[in-house]
Amino acid sequence: MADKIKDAKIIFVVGGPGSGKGTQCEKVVTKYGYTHLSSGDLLRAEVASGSERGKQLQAIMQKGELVPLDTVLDMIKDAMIAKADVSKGFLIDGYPREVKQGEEFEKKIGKPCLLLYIDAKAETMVKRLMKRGETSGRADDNEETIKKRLDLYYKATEPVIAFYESRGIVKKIDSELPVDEVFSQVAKAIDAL
Ligand SMILES: Nc1nc2c(ncn2[C@@H]2O[C@H](COP(=O)(O)OP(=O)(O)OP(=O)(O)O)[C@@H](O)[C@H]2O)c(=O)[nH]1
Ligand SMILES: O=c1ccn([C@@H]2O[C@H](COP(=O)(O)OP(=O)(O)O)[C@@H](O)[C@H]2O)c(=O)[nH]1
Ligand SMILES: [Mg+2]
Repeated sequence: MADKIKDAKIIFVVGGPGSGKGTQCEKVVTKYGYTHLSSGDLLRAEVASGSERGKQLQAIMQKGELVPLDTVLDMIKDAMIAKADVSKGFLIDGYPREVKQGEEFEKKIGKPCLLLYIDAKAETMVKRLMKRGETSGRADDNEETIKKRLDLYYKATEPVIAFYESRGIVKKIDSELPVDEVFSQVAKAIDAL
C-alpha cells in the first residue's frame, strides 16, 4: 500500500502557527504541481463533517492542544494513498508537530527529502493570526488559543527541526519578508532537490 508513495518526494513544512506555511504551500502547488496536505486542514474537514470523531477533535483544537498522533497520521496516509498515482511530490504542511510523529511517519509512510523550516518571530506570528482571525472563522484564531499554540510550538515542535538538522535536510526560510521573497527562498530549496 505505502509502496505506491515510495518514489514520490516528501517535503515536511514546519513552522509556528501563522508563520505562513499554508501561504507558501499554495504557491508551491501552483509552480511545481505538488500535492498539498495540511494536517490542520484535514482535521478541520473532519470537524466540519460533524462526525463523532470530529466533535472530539474540535474540543482538542479549540484548546490549542495536539490531537492523538495516530489520528493525524492515518488521515495523512489515506490522503497520500488517494493521490499516489498522480503525485510527483507531497507537501506535508504542519506536520510533524513532535519528534515522535516524525518517527511514526517514517515507519508507516516514508522518509522526507527536505524540511522547510518557515521561520518568523513570535510577535509577527501573533500579529498575522489576529488579523487572519478577523475573517478566517477559525475557532483557534483568538488571543488565548494563539498563545497556547505558540507555547506548544516552541516546546514540542522546535525539537523536530533539530532532529532533522542532524540529517542535513533542513532549509531555513526567513518568513519575515514579503510573500514573494519568502517564496523565492522556498523555490530555491525545491530546485536544489
Ligand atoms: N506579510 C506577510 N504576511 C504573510 C506571509 N505569509 C503569510 N502571511 C499572512 O499570515 C497569515 C497566516 O498565514 P498562513 O499561511 O495561514 O499560516 P500558517 O503557517 O499556515 O498558519 P496555520 O494554519 O495557523 O498553521 C495569513 O493571513 C497570511 O496572509 C508573509 O510572508 N508575509
Ligand atoms: O499534526 C497535527 C496538526 C494539527 N493539529 C491540531 O490542529 C490545530 C491547527 O493546526 P494548523 O496546522 O492548521 O495550525 P497552527 O496551529 O500551525 O496555526 C493545532 O493547534 C492542533 O490542535 C494537531 O493536533 N496535530
Ligand atoms: Mg495553515
